[in-house]
Amino acid sequence: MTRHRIEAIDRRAIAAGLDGGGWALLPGLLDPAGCADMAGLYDRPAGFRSTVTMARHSFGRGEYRYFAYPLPPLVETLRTAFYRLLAPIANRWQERMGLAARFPEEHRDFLARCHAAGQARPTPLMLRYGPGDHNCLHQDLYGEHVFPLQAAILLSAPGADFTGGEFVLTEQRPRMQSRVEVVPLAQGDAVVFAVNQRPIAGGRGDYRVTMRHGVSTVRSGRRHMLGIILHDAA
Ligand SMILES: O=C(O)CCC(=O)C(=O)O
Ligand SMILES: [Fe+2]
Repeated sequence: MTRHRIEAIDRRAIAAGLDGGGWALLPGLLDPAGCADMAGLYDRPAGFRSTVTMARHSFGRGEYRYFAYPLPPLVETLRTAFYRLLAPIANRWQERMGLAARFPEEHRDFLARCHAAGQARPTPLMLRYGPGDHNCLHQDLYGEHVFPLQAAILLSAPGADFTGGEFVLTEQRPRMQSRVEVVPLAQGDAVVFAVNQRPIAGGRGDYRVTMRHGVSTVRSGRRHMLGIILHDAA
C-alpha cells in the first residue's frame, strides 16, 4: 500500500486557508514512489472510462482520463478521506453563501444522492501535459449536485520532470477585476480549492466570489496531475 498522509491533516489549518483565500496547500501528501505508481496508471487505459483530448473541446491542450468504477484503491481512499475532511467546511460555506444543500458526513451517502439524480459517472481523473500543453480556466461542474471543494495532487516534480505548468486560481469579485494566484506545488503536494464560489466576509455580511482554476503552459517535460472531484457526473 502506498503511503499517504491524509489521516494526519489538520482540518483547522485547511479551513483557515480555504476561508482566507479559497485554497489550501497540503504538503507531501504522497511520497515520490506513490506519485510514480499513480502516474504509471495513465498508460493502462482499462482503468479509465474515457479519454479527453483537451484541444478538441477548446479546453486547452493536453489530455486527461476519467477513472472508471471501481476506482484504484488509493484514489478511492483519498476521495473518501478528502470528503470526510472537507464536508464540515463545505457545510459552513453553504450556510455563509445562503445555499440550501447540506452534505452528509460520509461520501457514500453523498454519492447515493448524486447517483439517484442521474449523476452516476465517476469524476476522479488523471491529466497529462507535455510541452506547449495547458489547461484553460474552468470549473468542474457536472450537474445539479455540486460539492463545493475539490482536491488535486501534483504527481510530477517541478524543475526535474517539467518546467512551466503552474496551477493557477482566479477569483472574480462582484463588479471587480479578476485576481490570480499561483499555487506553489511540489511533487506529492495536494491543493484543496473552491469548485465554483466561495464566501468572503464583507462589511455588510458575507458575499460570494467566483473561482476558476487552470494550468499555465508547460515549457518542457511531462506533468501528471491527479484530480479528486467529489460529486459524480451526469
Ligand atoms: O492539471 C492541473 O493542475 C489541473 C487539474 C484540474 O483541472 C482538476 O483536477 O480539476
Ligand atoms: Fe479542473
